[in-house]
Amino acid sequence: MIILDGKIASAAIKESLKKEVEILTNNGKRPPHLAAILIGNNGASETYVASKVKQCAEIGFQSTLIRLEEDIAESILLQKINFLNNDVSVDGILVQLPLPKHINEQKVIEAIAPEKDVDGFHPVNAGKLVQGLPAFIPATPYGIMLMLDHFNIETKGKHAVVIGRSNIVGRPMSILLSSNIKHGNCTVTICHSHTQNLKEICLQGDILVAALGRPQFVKADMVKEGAVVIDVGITRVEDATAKKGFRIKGDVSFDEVAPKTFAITPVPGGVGLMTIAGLLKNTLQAYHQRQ
Ligand SMILES: Nc1nc(=O)c2c([nH]1)NC[C@@H]1CN(c3ccc(C(=O)N[C@@H](CCC(=O)O)C(=O)O)cc3)C=[N+]21
Repeated sequence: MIILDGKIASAAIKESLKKEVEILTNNGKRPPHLAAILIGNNGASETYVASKVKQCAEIGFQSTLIRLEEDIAESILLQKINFLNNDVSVDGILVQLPLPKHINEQKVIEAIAPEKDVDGFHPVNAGKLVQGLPAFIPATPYGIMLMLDHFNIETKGKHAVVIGRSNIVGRPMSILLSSNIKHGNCTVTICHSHTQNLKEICLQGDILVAALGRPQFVKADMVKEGAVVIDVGITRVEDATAKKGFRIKGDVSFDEVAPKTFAITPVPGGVGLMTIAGLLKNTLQAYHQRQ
């Protein structure tokens, strides 16, 4: 059984990005610049955004973190986005989700200029992805494709089962795996909350992607012997014995599932780290496209 280690795969990607940035700056060019907007004080969001900012610095990207109060008016947020859209020194814009309830998420996503939408959440990028046109791919599915590439996982002709149909993970993941691209060409089944016989369908998956957001939902009796299991879950579960009072749990019961698999991603240390690698690659792409 192979552990698909996100630390190893993301380190390799970041090393090559760092070299590219060095070449740019040695030639007198500015580095790529990511602007991140973080609203409120959600603990998990703070951790993820801090990690994104730190990893930008590690590879020589410029980053700007804009922090806004939980009760910020939607109109002010939209103004900030508009300002970043028009700032020629900014290549990528990211608004960390989830947003406070009084803010319309769709409006915010659509306010970001598609050419700076390094999250790939704008309908223009989502539509291009569906049509197989060059687009920003949402960072998590992109990171998973990079992971499959790093560990040379063959997918052609395989049956991939994706649990979850969100705009940010499940649906774009299903598009990528079914596309005629490297590490695509799968036959894809998308499962969701209304799926009947979920267990039987999961058992058919040569590749199983768990992206439903329910800690340890996937049990050993749902997984085909020799499958490749990709765990997208990252739920904080209270645990008094843990240092911070919680542990991060994936959507897969790792201990019982892992022995059955050909390869599996751990949580933490798997897909989450690849998500950031995907975001950084998108930011460099945005930079090049804007030159
Ligand atoms: N606009 C937007 N873009 C996103 O890409 C986005 C978002 N909003 N909202 C939330 C999700 C989640 N996400 C993660 C990023 C990094 C880790 C990550 O680095 N995880 C590490 C550390 C986990 C930890 O310590 O909490 C790991 O899995 O090992 C996880 C999850 C990005 N998201």
